[in-house]
Order: sequence, then structure tokens, then C-alpha cells
Amino acid sequence: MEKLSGKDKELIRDSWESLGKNKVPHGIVMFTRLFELDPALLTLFNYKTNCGVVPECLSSPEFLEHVTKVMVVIDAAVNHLDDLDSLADFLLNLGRKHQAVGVKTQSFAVVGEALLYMLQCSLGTGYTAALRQAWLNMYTIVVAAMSRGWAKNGEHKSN
Ligand code: HEM
Repeated sequence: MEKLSGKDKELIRDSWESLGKNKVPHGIVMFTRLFELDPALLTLFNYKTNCGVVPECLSSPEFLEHVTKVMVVIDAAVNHLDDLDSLADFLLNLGRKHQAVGVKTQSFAVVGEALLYMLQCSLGTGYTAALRQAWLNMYTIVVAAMSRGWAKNGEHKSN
């Protein structure tokens, strides 16, 4: 996997220190933005509760669990910045699972945009161009690994 610079790591760690302690509220800001950017993604959350409607979806326990899951993956990445390779198998498998539930790889990029939006809202003036780029670099590494798993699952199905 790609490597991050020392400066990238410092910017990511410092900014995540307080955000990571409040994962769900920040995750909700992120997913609210995600559904503004692509409302069709709501239909992929086929929980028993009505996830065709944004407010109902955002307050359903299963959905909030997924929000937490996403934030935990981000937390894991931030905690393994020196060794992102150790997450490769996990992320590959995660990509496979998302292929199986109908998520497209392009949608991972929209999640990235929503992540940056959440960082901007939360960090205010701390959201500098260098910080934005550092997070983008990390997220790109995560998504590249997930996308490899996604593609492998797709291949497997068409065989
Ligand atoms: C458009 C984007 C996404 C959609 C529509 C989506 C949807 C889903 C769905 C339907 C599931 C299965 C049900 C569930 O566990 O809640 C799932 C599982 C999961 N998702 Fe996502 N997801 C998206 C992006 C992401 C991203 C970017 C991450 C992490 C960086 C992530 C992390 C997870 C995790 C950890 C699971 C549990 C996998 C397991 O059961 O082992 N998701 N996702």
C-alpha cells in the first residue's frame, strides 16, 4: 500500500484526537452529507426500518450501527498510520462485502467527500489545505484496498 508522509500522519492524528472520541455525532454529520450528495444510496440500507426516508434512516439503530462501523474503520486506520498494510486483508474483505450488498466503488469516493465535509464542519479554521490533503491521502489508501476486494468479489461472481 502507499505510504503517508510524517506531516500527513501528524495532521491526521492531531485532528482525530477529539473527533475520535465522539464518533457517532460526527458520523451522522458525514452520512447526512452523503445522502445530500447521493440520496439513492439510502436504498442500499435494507434494514427492517424504513430506510427510504433520510430522517427515519438516520435514527434507525441498525443504521447508526453502520455509522459506528465506518467510524471504527477510520479510527483503525488512524491508529495504524505507520503500518496500514496490517489492515490490508481486513479492508479487502470489507470491499468484498460491499460488492455483495450492491455498493459501487464510485460511492466510496462520495463517502470521502462527505468525510472531508465533516472534517471541515468540525475543525473550522483548523481545516487547512494540507490537512484536507493528508486525510484524502489516507482515505485513498483505505478505499484502494477496499476496491481491490470489491473487484475480486466481482470477478468471482462472473466466473
Ligand atoms: C456508500 C457507501 C456505503 C454503503 C451504502 C454501505 C452499506 C453497507 C451495508 C448495507 C452493510 C451491511 C449491513 C451492515 O453491516 O450494516 C455494510 C457493512 C459494513 N460497512 Fe458499509 N457501506 C458504505 C461505505 C462504507 C465505508 C466507506 C466503510 C468503512 C470505511 C464501511 C464499513 C462497513 C463495515 C465495517 C461493515 C460491516 C462488515 C461486516 O459485517 O463485517 N462502509 N455497509
